[in-house]
Amino acid sequence: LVGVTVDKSKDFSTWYTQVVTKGEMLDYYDVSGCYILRPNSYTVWETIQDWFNARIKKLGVKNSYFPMFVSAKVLNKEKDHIEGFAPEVAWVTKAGNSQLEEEIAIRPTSETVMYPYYSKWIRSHRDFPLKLNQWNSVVRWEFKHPQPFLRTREFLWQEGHTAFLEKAEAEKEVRDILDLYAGIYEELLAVPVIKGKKTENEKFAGGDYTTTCEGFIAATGRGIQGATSHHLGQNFSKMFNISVENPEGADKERCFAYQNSWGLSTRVIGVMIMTHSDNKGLVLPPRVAQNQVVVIPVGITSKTSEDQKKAINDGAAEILKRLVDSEVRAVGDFRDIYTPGFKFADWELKGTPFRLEFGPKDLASEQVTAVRRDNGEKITVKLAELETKIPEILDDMQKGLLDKARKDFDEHRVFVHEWKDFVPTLNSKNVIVAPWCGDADCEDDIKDSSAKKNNGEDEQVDEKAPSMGAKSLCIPFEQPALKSGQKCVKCDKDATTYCMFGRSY
Ligand SMILES: O=C1CCCN[C@@H]1CCCn1cnc2cc(F)c(Cl)cc2c1=O
Ligand SMILES: [Mg+2]
Repeated sequence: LVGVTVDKSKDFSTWYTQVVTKGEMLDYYDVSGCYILRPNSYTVWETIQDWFNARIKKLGVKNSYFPMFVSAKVLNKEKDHIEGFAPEVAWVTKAGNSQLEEEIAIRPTSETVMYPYYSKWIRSHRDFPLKLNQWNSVVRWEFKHPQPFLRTREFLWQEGHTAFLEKAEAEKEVRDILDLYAGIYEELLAVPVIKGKKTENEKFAGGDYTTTCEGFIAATGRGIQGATSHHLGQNFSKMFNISVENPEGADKERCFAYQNSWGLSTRVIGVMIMTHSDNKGLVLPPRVAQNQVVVIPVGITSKTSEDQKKAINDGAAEILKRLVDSEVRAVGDFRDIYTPGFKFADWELKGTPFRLEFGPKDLASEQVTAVRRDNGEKITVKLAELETKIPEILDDMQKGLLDKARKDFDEHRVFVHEWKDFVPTLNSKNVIVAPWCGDADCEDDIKDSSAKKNNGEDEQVDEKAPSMGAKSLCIPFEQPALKSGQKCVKCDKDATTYCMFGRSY
């Protein structure tokens, strides 16, 4: 068994590739930028789906499915915001060996697919609110270096699209969904996020404003956008005529819908892996681990009597059965062709949160030794307490992972008030919270001035020599009050808000 052969802190991109493949999360595919999601990662996605579905249904959202193909006519309906994206649209140009009359795009997102039908289905104000979600995949033919989970040409996501009569109702939902996204990160993936609003430069151009959950990859000191919830205003309803007669009277102006759209993708799995995994391989939070516990008989040698060997194997099998019966996702590793040491490394590589070692002394003391994957802590559990203790230590690990990741994020989210400190702080693997004037040109200046003049290479694959500058990541909803007269970190205008800046994915 060859495990991870590089150090996370020395060669992050190679480390990441090894962790995702040897951890059986994903495999590479012969179409560049496309990957195979194996059960170890697909289980994570299914857990997210179950958790999110239960909660959006309580918000009145219904799941649906729309075609993946968009005709050129329909896709270009919304030219202004498309033109920036046109290079990444994938097109079907022929079937068999005959050219198609009209080329058909593969959906990169579904606004133009769905909204003509929103217009058709919403005839009166009683048809509001319309709240549909899709679990699907989208294709964006990006040219930057692909990265498993983080930047792939096809990815799974959910895209929610809602339409309301009242703006206030729409705006409330934007935040309700953002809170659910933060819940997915913090409750399931044990990843802390900062919630905030994107600047005008960074928001979705087709909408009014974008709210976001921003994550942080401590190993590279880079921010990462983890999920977005947009308020679209009436931009799309005017373009697609999603309107109704004014409920106050036909003589009044027609009412155009206020809309939201919100999305979270399998990128979240990459963020989780990068946050928790280590040089022994994958580390999975118990809430999303396919196998939470692996039971391994130990201490059986050539000198062990047949009776003793049977007693240990039977004891381990009994532990396994009791855990499965109490809803713990447990497996046993009774393969007699491998040594315990081999098995330990194998299950560590696959990120299993706990291994339970059951050997002669455990048998004698009616106990089992639990070894925690993230910090190696050994915990003795009396067999009599199995059903209560094991769920407890799983919860402890889940909480411990979040606390550690939050501590890392908090320590590397540094307040900077003077420009002389900005780039040195950034280059120490930090993101920065700084007073900002709110001016887009100044934002561009901050990005340009914090870029290291790269050696002409194309997009840096490895983070060792970050050439890119600091983008604005979000304007945090939670932030301290500005000192009166506080100047912008970059220019000498008065600051209007704190903004989080950082190199990012
Ligand atoms: O982010 C979300 C949440 C879920 C629903 N959609 C929005 C906006 C998506 C922006 N966006 C993002 N990427 C795109 C790529 C494209 F090729 C084209 Cl044609 C359009 C877009 C595009 O509009
Ligand atoms: Mg993009």
